[in-house]
Amino acid sequence: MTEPRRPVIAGNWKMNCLLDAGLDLAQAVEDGAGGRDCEIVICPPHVLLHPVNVALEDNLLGLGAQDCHVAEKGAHTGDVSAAMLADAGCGYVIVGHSERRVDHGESDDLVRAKAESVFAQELVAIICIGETEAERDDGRTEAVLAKQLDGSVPAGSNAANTIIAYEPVWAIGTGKTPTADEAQNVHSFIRRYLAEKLGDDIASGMRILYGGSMKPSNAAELLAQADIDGGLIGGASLNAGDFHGIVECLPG
Ligand SMILES: O=C[C@H](O)COP(=O)(O)O
Repeated sequence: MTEPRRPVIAGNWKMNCLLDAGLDLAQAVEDGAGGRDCEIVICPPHVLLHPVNVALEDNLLGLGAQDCHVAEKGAHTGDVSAAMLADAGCGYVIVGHSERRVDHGESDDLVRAKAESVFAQELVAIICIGETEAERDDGRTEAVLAKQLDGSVPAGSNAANTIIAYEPVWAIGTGKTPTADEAQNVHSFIRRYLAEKLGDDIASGMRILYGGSMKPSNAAELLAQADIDGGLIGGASLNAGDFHGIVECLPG
């Protein structure tokens, strides 16, 4: 029998928080953690990873980064490797966020290579996929997601080293979300597609998170869906009360 999937609530701080504010936020998130059986992950900007890791003493939170380079080291000015992120205390790395796909022209092939570099450090890759509003309006959501899954998810992905984050681009930071039924249908499609690609056992154990304007007022309905295993939270993760308000919406 397949193990139940442990929910994950991950906060992607994006390019927010200077040192003092970041330490305060991390501490407030840790202070409120521990009440639910789930993984709570915070993903501060790179420069805050080490100080946050040093400051958090209770080990209740997972630490994640927002990106990495494909190489372990070398002449890549301004980049950070997965090895460095592991060294800074990370257990997770987000790869392929739509903001990086757009702002930095990241392709599916590059995202897959980044995920492989994350696996090489024995970290968990949070691989982001999602359709734009135009793609959705054209009825191409499933085709777009299938292509992203084919291109971005390594053959070596499994339920332990990979989390998928479905983030409809039109929902990110806009206050718009799909209905819970619509989100469930997309997550179910993703799981079925992963089953074809990686096998039933892996797909049934892999966490698939929803991301895009999730907040305490809409989280309960989304998180109650059978194939939604948590959330990747942007704006609401910058307020510890809102972030924990989402954690509290987990069923059970
Ligand atoms: O990584 C997080 C997502 O982009 C969601 O951001 P948001 O919650 O601000 O819409």
